[in-house]
Amino acid sequence: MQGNINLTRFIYETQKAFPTATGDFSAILNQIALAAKIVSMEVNRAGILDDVLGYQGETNPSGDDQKKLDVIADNVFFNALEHIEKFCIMGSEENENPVKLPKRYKKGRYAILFDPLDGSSNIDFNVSIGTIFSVFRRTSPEGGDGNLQDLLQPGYKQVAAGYVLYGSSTMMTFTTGQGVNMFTLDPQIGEFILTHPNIRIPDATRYYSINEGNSANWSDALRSYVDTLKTSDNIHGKVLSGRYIGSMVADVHRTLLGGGFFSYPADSANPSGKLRLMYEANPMAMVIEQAGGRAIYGEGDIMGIIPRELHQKIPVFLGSKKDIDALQRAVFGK
Ligand SMILES: O=P(O)(O)OC[C@H]1O[C@](O)(COP(=O)(O)O)[C@@H](O)[C@@H]1O
Ligand SMILES: [Mg+2]
Ligand SMILES: [Mg+2]
Repeated sequence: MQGNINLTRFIYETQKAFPTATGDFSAILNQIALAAKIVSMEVNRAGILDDVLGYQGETNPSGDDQKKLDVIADNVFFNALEHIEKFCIMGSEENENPVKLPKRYKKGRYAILFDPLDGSSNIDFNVSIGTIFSVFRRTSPEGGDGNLQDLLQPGYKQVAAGYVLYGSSTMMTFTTGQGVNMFTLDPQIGEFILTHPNIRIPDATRYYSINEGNSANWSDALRSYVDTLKTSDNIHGKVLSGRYIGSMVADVHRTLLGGGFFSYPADSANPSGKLRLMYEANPMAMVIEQAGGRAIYGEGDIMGIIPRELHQKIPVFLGSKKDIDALQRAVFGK
């Protein structure tokens, strides 16, 4: 255990380095951690509790069937943050429009985006799932209502981003723009403990990660690049193993710790890919880049995109700098 620092203490120490900080930002991170513990408990007991597994009977704004846990997690994160009144607007995968907030939120200085439950297709199979979050400073004047433009900012303006992985243990990973730190939930004491300080994504890897079931619809360039990974004629000089869980949080988590790349590309059936810019691609891009990696949509960086819509989709290629440089050269000629 890394010196027994818990997440609350870590956030407090980080805040002390900014004497003008008000504590609002720290409060947001602490409430996200609290909500993560509640969702973790729901996920752990999902098969036992009534009304947790299965479909909600609705579709979300991206057209996916909502699972009950998607909706439960959405409510848990909203309720935990609503309580502290530090944000002026919130966007979520599960809501078509930004969540409208009552008058008392006008002073909130932050705008928050969530994928409350990522990897929904894995929920019923006890496979790792997660939560992704992204925090911006508001752009609209304090004292008025927050608006969509507070959310639709390019990724490089994020002030914090991260994810929670509900896996064999529950882990919370985040960055506030000064590196990436990872905390593991000790369920016996109910605390997130700093277990992986200042993570750097490794250059060496054994893995690549992409849904090869879609390969018939990929570009020829992408297909032949992925083929090189199955021979020793690639930047790693060895045959790589495929690893694809189908929960972005879990696939990115492995990539962060184990190197290589994760991708959900555009293909002829999904010309913009599948993953959503504002609450999947941008926050994961910030985490990966803060750990020394790269995150691109193709020709350019994910975090440079000026967003148009809350639920906008974007192709994603992220991982170690070495892997993404090579992939970008081979597939996009850059
Ligand atoms: O099943 P596919 O098409 O490979 O898609 C997997 C991707 O879809 C997602 O599950 C989408 O996330 P949601 O579950 O939040 O909708 C990602 O986590 C994952 O990377
Ligand atoms: Mg998702
Ligand atoms: Mg989701």
